[in-house]
Amino acid sequence: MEQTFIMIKPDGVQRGLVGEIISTFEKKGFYLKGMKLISVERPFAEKHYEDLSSKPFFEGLVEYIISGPVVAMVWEGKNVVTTGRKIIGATNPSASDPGTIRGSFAVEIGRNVIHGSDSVESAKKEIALWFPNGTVNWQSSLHPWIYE
Ligand SMILES: Nc1ncnc2c1ncn2[C@@H]1O[C@H](COP(=O)(O)OP(=O)(O)OP(=O)(O)O)[C@@H](O)[C@H]1O
Repeated sequence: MEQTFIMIKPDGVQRGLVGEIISTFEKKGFYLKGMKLISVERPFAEKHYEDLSSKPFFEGLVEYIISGPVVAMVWEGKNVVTTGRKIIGATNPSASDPGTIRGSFAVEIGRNVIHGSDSVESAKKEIALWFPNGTVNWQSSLHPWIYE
């Protein structure tokens, strides 16, 4: 089944939003397949955001990501990449719909609490980068109650 990479950024960890964010994805019916609390070094953050390296905010973005621990996760489910992005909300919290994670918990684009892969292809790349030893293979006993 489809997987996505979700990262709770340092502000989300500092602000005590980890439990609420995990709970949102769990209650939706997605399955947690990998998770770690990790502080990343500058070269690793630069690699994760390499597609944005020419942007004027790149330096600030890297500083933000290395400013404290993040929670790196792999979530699995039908259409989890697209649905995950909807749950997260628009990049700029001013434009994020109420009820989304950014719409509920963030104010500024440079402190927007959470990252989610923007395509299945990016998800595969990001999961390989953050979980080089693979994820956890388990099946939820709730599966038949979530999927037809
Ligand atoms: N104009 C900006 N000023 C400051 N930070 C920005 C700006 N645009 C984007 N960012 C930061 O860079 C991150 C990556 O930008 P991107 O355009 O890939 O958005 P996104 O895909 O919604 O976010 P993410 O990759 O974190 O899920 C944003 O989440 C935000 O933290």
